Amino acid sequence: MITGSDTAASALEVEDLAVSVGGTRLLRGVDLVVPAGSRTALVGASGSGKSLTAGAVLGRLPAGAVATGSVRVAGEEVLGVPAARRTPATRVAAIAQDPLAALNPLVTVGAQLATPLRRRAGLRGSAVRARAVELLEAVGLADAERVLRSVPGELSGGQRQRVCTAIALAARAGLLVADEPTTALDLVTQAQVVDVLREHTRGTALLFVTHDIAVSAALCDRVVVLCGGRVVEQGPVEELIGAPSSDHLRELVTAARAAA
Ligand SMILES: Nc1ncnc2c1ncn2[C@@H]1O[C@H](COP(=O)(O)OP(=O)(O)OP(=O)(O)O)[C@@H](O)[C@H]1O
Repeated sequence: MITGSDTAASALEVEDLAVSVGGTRLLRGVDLVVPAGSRTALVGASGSGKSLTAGAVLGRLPAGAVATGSVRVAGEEVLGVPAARRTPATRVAAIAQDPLAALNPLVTVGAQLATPLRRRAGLRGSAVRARAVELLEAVGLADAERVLRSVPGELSGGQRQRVCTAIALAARAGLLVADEPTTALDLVTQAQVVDVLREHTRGTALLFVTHDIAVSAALCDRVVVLCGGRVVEQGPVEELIGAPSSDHLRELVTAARAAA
C-alpha cells in the first residue's frame, strides 16, 4: 500500500505492477517506492521477478510482455514507454550485471562516455574529456587516460564494471537501476564497486537488484523482498534484517550471518 506521504518526494513509485509473457503471469501486485536520493535494495531468489521489475522501470521489458499497473519516475507515468522515448526527467540510468554485454566492444571507453556527457549532461568541447577523466577517477580507475583510449576487451571485468558505473553516473539521471552489478566480480572488486556506488550516488536514487543481503545492508537504506513475482515484505533495511517476516529474507539473513 502506497500512501500520499510516501510518494511526496519519490524518484520511483511502482503500483500494482503485473507482467505476463505468453499468458503466464510473472509479476503481480508489485508495489514499491524509492524516495528521492535514497537507496533501495530489491532482493529475492533466482526467478522471483527482480529483473522483470527492473526492466519495467527501465522501459526494457521482454518482447511480447504485457504490463499493467503503474510505474512513475519523478511523478510521471512511464509504464510501457521504451527507454528511448522517455522525457529527460523520466530517463533512468542503468548498470547491468554483464558489463561486456552492456558496452560496445568496438568503441573506446572515451567515445562511450562522451555520448551521455554530450546528450544528457549537455557538455561540449574540452569539458567532455575533463568530466570523463573525473568520472573514471571517481570510480577508482587511476589510469583514466589509458582507460579512455581502451576498448572494453582491453580491460578487466572489474574495470569494465567501473566503466559502466561511470557511464551511468555521466547521464545524471535522478534514478539509477543497478541489476546485480557485483554478481560477476570477485569479493574484493565487489566491495570496491559497492564503495563507488555508496560514494558517488549521493543525491541519486538507487534501485539495487541483488541476491546479497549483506551488500544490501552495506549500501541501502530500504529493502524490498520479492518472492514468486510478488512483494512479500519491504521497509528499512536494518528493521527487516533484525526481524524478517518472510521465509526468503530469513534464509538470506541466516546465510549471510553464517558466512560472516
Ligand atoms: N522473456 C521471458 N519470457 C518468459 N518468461 C520469462 C521471461 N523473462 C523472465 N521470465 C520468467 O519470469 C520469472 C522472473 O524472471 P526474472 O528474470 O525477473 O527473475 P530474477 O529474480 O531477476 O532472477 P535472477 O536472480 O536469476 O536473475 C522467471 O520465472 C523467468 O523464467
